[in-house]
Amino acid sequence: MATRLRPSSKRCAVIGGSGFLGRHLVEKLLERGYSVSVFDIRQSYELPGVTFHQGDLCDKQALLSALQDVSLVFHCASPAPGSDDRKLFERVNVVGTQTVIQACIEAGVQKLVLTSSASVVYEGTDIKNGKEDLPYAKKPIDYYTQTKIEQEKLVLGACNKQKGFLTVAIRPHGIFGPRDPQLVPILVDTARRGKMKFIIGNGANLVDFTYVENVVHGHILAAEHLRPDSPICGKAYHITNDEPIPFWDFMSEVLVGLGYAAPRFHLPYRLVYGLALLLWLLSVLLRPFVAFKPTFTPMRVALAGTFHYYSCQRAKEHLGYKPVVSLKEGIACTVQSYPHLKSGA
Ligand SMILES: NC(=O)C1=CN([C@@H]2O[C@H](COP(=O)(O)OP(=O)(O)OC[C@H]3O[C@@H](n4cnc5c(N)ncnc54)[C@H](OP(=O)(O)O)[C@@H]3O)[C@@H](O)[C@H]2O)C=CC1
Ligand SMILES: CC(C)CCC[C@@H](C)[C@H]1CC[C@H]2C3=C(CC[C@]12C)[C@@]1(C)CCC(=O)C[C@@H]1CC3
Repeated sequence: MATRLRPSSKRCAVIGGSGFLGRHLVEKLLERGYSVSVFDIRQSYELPGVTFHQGDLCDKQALLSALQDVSLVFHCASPAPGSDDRKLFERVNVVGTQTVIQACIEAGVQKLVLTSSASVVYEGTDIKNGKEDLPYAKKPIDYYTQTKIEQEKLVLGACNKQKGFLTVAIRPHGIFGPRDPQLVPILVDTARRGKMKFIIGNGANLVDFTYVENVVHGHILAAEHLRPDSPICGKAYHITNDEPIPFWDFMSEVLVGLGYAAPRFHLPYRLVYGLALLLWLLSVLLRPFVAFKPTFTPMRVALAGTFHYYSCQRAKEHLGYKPVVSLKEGIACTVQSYPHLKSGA
């Protein structure tokens, strides 16, 4: 009988490696001497040292061919959070994650690092310095959050030291940086349409935004600390910049950096939330006749008007985590990376 070779610990796979976070992770892994297989539904770039496998993560056979001789898997694929396609979220985040776990076990993968989200505990009301032991949201604010919760439970529940399959989840919050397809582009689009004049609420609500390189750093630390004797097996870790900032100060810094005016006029939170809810209901009712997507969804209004920042203490203690890029540096690099989004460009 042929003996299966123990996969090299420097050979890894990044599921979702064509995406924003995934590609930054791939680049750092290469720098650190890993060879990388990317598995994604699309191929968005080419890099020496990277083998691309294009496929859907619900397809176990396609996954198995990408996981050959791989000892470490990062799973950071997900549909975009802005979508409201419940079936898509369930298929990719829940069924797809079950398939990833089965494929990892069958392929002899030893470690699985999941990109979860700090929002798994967020219900639309204030969270101040939230720790990982907060209960999962009982009423998740959207299908994205609901399926991220199920996904995290599946991955952490699959950790099995006896069988040599170790898992850990990283919970970042508000990732930003070069090539981010959502935060800065949505912000600029809203500003260009003249809709970024108002601050929702009193503007004092602190929020975590996390520079993408810090998120990558947290993932690699988790992978390298994941051993049978380590306390991190089967646990979740908040990874943020550890510098909570008023939501509207962060938005204003990015806007001003790109040459747009900062929002100045205050609107009461409850009023805007009520209007957003009404608009959302209208968009659902009118969907068969007209398609319109409101900019200020109830989810965005809640994120813009409440406190949601998290403690990274557990990651500091167990992983030796410390952000490698400050918020100020992160914002400067991000602004610089979007010349085409500057005012007047
Ligand atoms: N951005 C943020 O602020 C935060 C993100 N996260 C988590 O981080 C992870 C990465 O997010 P981010 O980089 O922003 O997202 P991206 O959308 O940029 O990257 C996700 C990648 O996964 C791919 N993908 C989607 N469905 C499938 C599928 N069925 N099979 C294979 N690949 C698929 C996407 O392809 P396509 O683009 O074609 O859909 C995309 O290339 C996600 O798990 C997200 O939940 C957590 C906290 C905050
Ligand atoms: C129009 C403006 C009021 C807001 C523009 C910026 C928003 C697009 C972003 C501000 C906070 C961001 C955020 C996420 C997506 C983009 C924002 C809403 C997530 C929902 C992404 C996925 C997660 O896991 C949690 C994030 C929280 C913060």
